[in-house]
Amino acid sequence: MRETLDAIRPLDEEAMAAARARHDRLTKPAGSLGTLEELSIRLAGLAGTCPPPLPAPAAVAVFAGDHGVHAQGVSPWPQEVTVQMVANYLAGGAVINAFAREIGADVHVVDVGVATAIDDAPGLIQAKIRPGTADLATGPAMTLDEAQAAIETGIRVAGQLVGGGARILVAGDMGIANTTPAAALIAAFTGRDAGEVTGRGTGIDDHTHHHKIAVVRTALRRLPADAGPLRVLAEVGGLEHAAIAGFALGAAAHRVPLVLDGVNTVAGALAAAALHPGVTAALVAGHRSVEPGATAGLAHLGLEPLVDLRMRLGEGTGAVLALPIVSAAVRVLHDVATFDSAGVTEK
Ligand SMILES: Cc1cc2ncn([C@H]3O[C@H](COP(=O)(O)O)[C@@H](O)[C@H]3O)c2cc1C
Ligand SMILES: O=C(O)c1cccnc1
Repeated sequence: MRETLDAIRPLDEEAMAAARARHDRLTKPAGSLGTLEELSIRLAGLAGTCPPPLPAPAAVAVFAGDHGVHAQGVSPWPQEVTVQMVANYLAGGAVINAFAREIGADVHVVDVGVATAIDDAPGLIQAKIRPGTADLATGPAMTLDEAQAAIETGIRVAGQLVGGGARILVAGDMGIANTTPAAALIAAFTGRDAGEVTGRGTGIDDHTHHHKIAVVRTALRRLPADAGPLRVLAEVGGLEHAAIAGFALGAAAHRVPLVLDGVNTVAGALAAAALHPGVTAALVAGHRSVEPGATAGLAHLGLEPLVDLRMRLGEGTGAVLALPIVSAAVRVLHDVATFDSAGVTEK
């Protein structure tokens, strides 16, 4: 992890200045592409060159894990849906597979903590640290060493996917009950109250929602005020959140953008930013999930989501839909003619 943190560099000011200057010469009113201009300038800064490389091919990593807090009745779904959905991803039958096919991205599944064993299959990365976390309502979800190992796994997966040719990474999650640790992490890292950041996940009634908020609040009370990011992850997080934190750090160290999805990836990104604030240079907020914690977390990271389709699924589905927008933003710097070259009169 140390090596990865040390490899994270600030945005390259020279490349960003070149991108800004180029935008002003392209055949469009200056600033007319709004958010896309800022995004493409930032990606030039991340890559250290203008124009930055086109962000393709894309690789999605769905980090999967189970959660001891499921025993508290915080999700309406049985825990075995986690491993069943992993099988579905590997068979190509989930929403993330359909969306990734539509957009031309590869899907990889990383088992960092599914409760049961999973047979080897193409697309599966076996990296189980433990078969599900302990119940965070009653004690630490995992040990500090386990949290660290999950971060290292995410770093390794980022390196593997970039080494395999990916030029943009997408973070996804699968883990029944994982919106509970996500809410706890978001509360811990943003300082917001549990009631503000705990959502309804897959869909729970008012009574269960109140109980879920109480579970998050109880867990947070165990955290000392000066708890570092590793301790926060170990006490109230999930294995997939820690791995996603590592995945973000790895992307930043490789100067490759990482598109965030919903509340679970935002929780992982907050942990990554607590470990190294420079990681946010590589992060793109793919979409705004309905979960309130996602919006709170993105605001804390200073990121504006690209799309809002009122989605609340996870798996990387919202993030993948944003890929054509990221790609279009970069392509402008590659393809669009200047006033000079196209013979268009300036104002
Ligand atoms: C069939 C199915 C597919 C999913 N794909 C993502 N999630 C999402 O829902 C879960 C979190 O919600 P909660 O905290 O309420 O359990 C995670 O697994 C998440 O990725 C799914 C959930 C289900 C049931
Ligand atoms: O924000 C998400 O990605 C999300 C929301 C509900 C359930 N699972 C994931």
